[in-house]
Amino acid sequence: MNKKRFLIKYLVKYKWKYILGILALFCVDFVSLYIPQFTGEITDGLKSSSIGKDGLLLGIVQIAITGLIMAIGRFGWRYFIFGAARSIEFELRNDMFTHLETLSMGFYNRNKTGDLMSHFTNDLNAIRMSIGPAVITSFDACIMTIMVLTKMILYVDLRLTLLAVIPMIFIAIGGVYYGRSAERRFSEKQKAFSDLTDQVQESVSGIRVVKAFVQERKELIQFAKANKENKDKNMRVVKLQAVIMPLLDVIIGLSSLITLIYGGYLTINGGITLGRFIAFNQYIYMLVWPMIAAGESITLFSQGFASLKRVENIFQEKPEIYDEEELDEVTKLQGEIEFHNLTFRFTKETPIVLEDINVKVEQGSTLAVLGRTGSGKSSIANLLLRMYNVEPGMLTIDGHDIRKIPLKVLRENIAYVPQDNFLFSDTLKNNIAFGSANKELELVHMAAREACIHDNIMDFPEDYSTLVGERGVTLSGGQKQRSSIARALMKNAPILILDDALSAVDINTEEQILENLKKNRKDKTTIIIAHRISTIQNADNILVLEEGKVAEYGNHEQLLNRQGIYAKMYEKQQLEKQLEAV
Ligand SMILES: Nc1ncnc2c1ncn2[C@@H]1O[C@H](COP(=O)(O)OP(=O)(O)OP(=O)(O)O)[C@@H](O)[C@H]1O
Repeated sequence: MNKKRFLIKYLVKYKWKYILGILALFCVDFVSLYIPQFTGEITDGLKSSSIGKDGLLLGIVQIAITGLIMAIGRFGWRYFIFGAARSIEFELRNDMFTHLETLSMGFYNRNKTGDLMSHFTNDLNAIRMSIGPAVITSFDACIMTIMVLTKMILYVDLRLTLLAVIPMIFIAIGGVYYGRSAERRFSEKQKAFSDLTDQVQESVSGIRVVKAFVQERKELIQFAKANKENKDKNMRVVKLQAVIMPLLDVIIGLSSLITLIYGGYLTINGGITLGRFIAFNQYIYMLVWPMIAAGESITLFSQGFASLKRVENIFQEKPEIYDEEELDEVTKLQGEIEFHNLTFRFTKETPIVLEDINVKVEQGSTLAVLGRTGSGKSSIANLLLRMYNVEPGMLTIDGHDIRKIPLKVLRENIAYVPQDNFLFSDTLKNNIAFGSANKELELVHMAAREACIHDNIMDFPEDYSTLVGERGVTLSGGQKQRSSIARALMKNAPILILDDALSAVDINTEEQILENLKKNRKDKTTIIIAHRISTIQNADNILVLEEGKVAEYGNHEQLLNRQGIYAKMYEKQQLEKQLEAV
């Protein structure tokens, strides 16, 4: 996508606001040219005594009306141009968020949260400045300059104008160098800000670990480093701007000097009137703003351009997981899952995670997945949810290749309890009802009862309205886990995946939850990933994974009789239980 075209789509939508804004700007600039002329005419009239009280009053009224038009015009361009820029920023932010929601896990694995956040703040802000204030500054820099120069030539003197603007040629030359350097420095500045945001975000979300490992000092040092980098990159921008402003002053000073010398000479010799000499001086000062505006617009455009590149990179990211062109007609899943020689790796560069898995999970049955950490258990859950793609034909549900099932149908028909039990900063009710079409409180209570969390919630001061997260009570690990189970059960989906979802509950609660699942999910498929044999021993089938391969497969009795990995794990855990009891 071409960078300019990418933004043009938004600019075109608000073209009328821009047109009206620029018209207002033009009016303001145009009428403002008459103030020096009116002043000059009053001066000349007073000097030659050709105007009296009435003439003076008329001049003042003319200046006052001009001022009024300028005030209305200024309101107009602010309203239209700044308004359009704000609307575009709003739409870009919406579109960027919508786009981010479509992107797959691979993208989130590659990008840091802080960096993504800075796109929403700093970068969008810089883009807004380049399509709002920069439009005004660049218009003034070009059109105002031309209009003022024309007025200087027509109303005062051509030679004086040419001489006075010679120093201004340096601005054009300097602008080219400045623009190039500014864009590079702004890119570095934005990157440093992203890194800083990332550092703060990680430190804050990992504060418990930081404190538990007494790593506050290390975090402080890392933060100070990122903060210094951010300051240094900002200073490089400030230094560049610091050179530009005094240079502008020098150029204006030179122009004024030439005006005084040559303009004074012309006035003495009668080449121009005193009033026109005074007006010319005012015009010179009217060129100050366009010159500052030229510097400003280069700064704003460079900054906006650097940010546009970063935002554009996000928009160019394509979702890796999407609905294929030809989908099977599926609106509801039954829950028969089959792995056909399933082999999977996350990326081309990373090793194989699952290899030659051939397992069939009948509809309504429970499959347990057991294995050492890193053996590929969660990867199976990720593949079932199609967070990552598998080769065609390797994974089917109800006989449909998973890639041929509409994503929405697939995910709506799977309830999932993730290993990290993530809850949103919202009420417990909303957390449990998240993702369910029917959010009735009665159903929320039922799901919470099944997950053995209802009584706990009722003990909270605001029961189901209790806020989870930063502002609310902090739930215990087990409470979070059970809330997360309740959220999945509330969905009442044909397939339920519990990824190590009972690790933080005690044995009695675990038994109760499993009993509830058995009762309420009779004809539904359940996949339980666990480390504890007590969690899975009643499953219809148990899949033992070893380095991504099927090491053993069968029910509890069959696996015990095999005297293999499962039997050893069972014996070990039984022994641990006995020791605990002693
Ligand atoms: N996004 C990823 N990119 C690359 N490799 C990954 C990714 N996620 C997991 N892995 C690797 O895949 C392998 C299997 O991971 P997985 O999470 O499936 O294991 P697990 O059996 O669920 O482990 P645990 O019991 O600790 O949760 C591991 O070697 C892990 O390092």
